[in-house]
Amino acid sequence: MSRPLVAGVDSSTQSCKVVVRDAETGALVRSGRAGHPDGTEVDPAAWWAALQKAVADAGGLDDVAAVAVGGQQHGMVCLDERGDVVRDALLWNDTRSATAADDLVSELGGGQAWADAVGSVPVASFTVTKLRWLAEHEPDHARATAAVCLPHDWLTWKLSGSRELADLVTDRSDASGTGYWSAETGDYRTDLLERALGHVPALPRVVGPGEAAGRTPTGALLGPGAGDNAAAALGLGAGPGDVVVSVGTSGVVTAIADRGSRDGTGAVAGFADGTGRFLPLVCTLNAARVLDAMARVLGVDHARLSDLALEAEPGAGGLVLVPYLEGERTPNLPDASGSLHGLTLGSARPADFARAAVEGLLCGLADGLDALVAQGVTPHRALLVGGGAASEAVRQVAPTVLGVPVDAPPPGEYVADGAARQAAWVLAGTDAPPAWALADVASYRSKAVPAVRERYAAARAAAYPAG
Ligand SMILES: Nc1ncnc2c1ncn2[C@@H]1O[C@H](COP(=O)(O)OP(=O)(O)O)[C@@H](O)[C@H]1O
Ligand SMILES: O=C(CO)[C@@H](O)[C@H](O)COP(=O)(O)O
Repeated sequence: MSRPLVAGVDSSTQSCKVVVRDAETGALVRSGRAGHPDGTEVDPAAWWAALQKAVADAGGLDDVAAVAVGGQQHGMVCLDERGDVVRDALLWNDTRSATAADDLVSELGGGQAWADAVGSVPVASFTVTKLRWLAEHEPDHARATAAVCLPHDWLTWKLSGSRELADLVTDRSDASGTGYWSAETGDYRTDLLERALGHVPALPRVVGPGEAAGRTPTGALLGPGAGDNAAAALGLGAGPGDVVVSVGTSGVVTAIADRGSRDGTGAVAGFADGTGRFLPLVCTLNAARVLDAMARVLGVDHARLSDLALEAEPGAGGLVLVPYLEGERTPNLPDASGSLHGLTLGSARPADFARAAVEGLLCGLADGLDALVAQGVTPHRALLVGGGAASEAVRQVAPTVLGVPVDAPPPGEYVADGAARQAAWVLAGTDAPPAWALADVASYRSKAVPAVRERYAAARAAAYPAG
């Protein structure tokens, strides 16, 4: 008899990826992907269409015993009483709710009050701020909202085939990114939700780690799923001392912790992980797309951009890119734009521009690592993942900027893998996830070059004195 298969889905900002793996060994059997539309406001139907396309590309799910969905965090999906979507979802990188975030923070008495209540200080990314924006700008839509859920919750619900709002489920990791659920207490803060939206809609039931969340119409078990960062940690088998650095659409620095965090400055979000522990996390809005943008400016592809960056000396001849091309979330500067500093005749070279892009995005992530350390995380190594981690320049420059040893697993779909591992866990019904073999890592051990961060800090302070 053939061994059971499980599937994991990553519904991320730019695309949907599906992996089908052997439930016992974790061996990859097949995979598929499909693109998502651009924009920070998306009709959830586009995610469902992409999921079906990616599933078909992966050979279907008919022979799969369990499936779980990982997804981009925070996105606001509002449903009416009939279960129809009220309006397009606002994504984590949509900054229109920045003023709503400021208002909510001051109404509660400041950042520390929020950190004490839900582990995090909400910025425009958080669902709670999007709901306040909705109440203020689209009151009809706010009134019509009978349930609120997140992208991965909605896709799990679609996979279940149910139309009942009472069947919505989520997990600790994604619930902790809403701004109205506390990872420390495990409870919804419906008072904060009501403060934002004006009423308390139906909310997904928070399913515990490794617990089944239902079945698909064809009988496959459904896992609770996870936010993409928690799923990546599960897919990588990250443990104490590991810091996961993801260079995707977002830049993310995160660690597994035994206790929740309460950073009143808002730099570190106090999220939950996918195994019952905690996931202190720093997220920037500007990561892989900084490389996309610089490659476009220089008229080269990613491979050439990487070669150019490695041709330049550390410090890019004095050129510094502060890469806030989409505004920024950490530091909280939603209206910022990028800026170049130190341009001279000497540094007006494609190689220095390429290097400045790589160093600039890594400096933003290094600031994030400092914030995690300030919350008690002791990093022994960084695990480098996400689309941008395919860049050899990012890999080689990372230890010089982050100041810790860097291990890069082979390019892969670690969020989808984490979701698949969760599906295997649910199928096995064990206390802990199955021990799947992990891929070999490539190690990067260059010494730190502190001058790069010092010049970056000076440029950032000059451009954004309040940041
Ligand atoms: N070799 C590469 N070098 C640098 N960036 C890359 C490379 N390959 C892909 N990317 C970029 O990585 C990003 C996609 O990464 P991914 O982690 O899949 O994003 P997300 O999960 O946010 O959808 C895109 O912006 C893409 O252009
Ligand atoms: O907002 C966050 C984390 O707080 C982001 O990490 C999103 O979860 C989007 O992830 P990607 O699609 O960029 O991987």
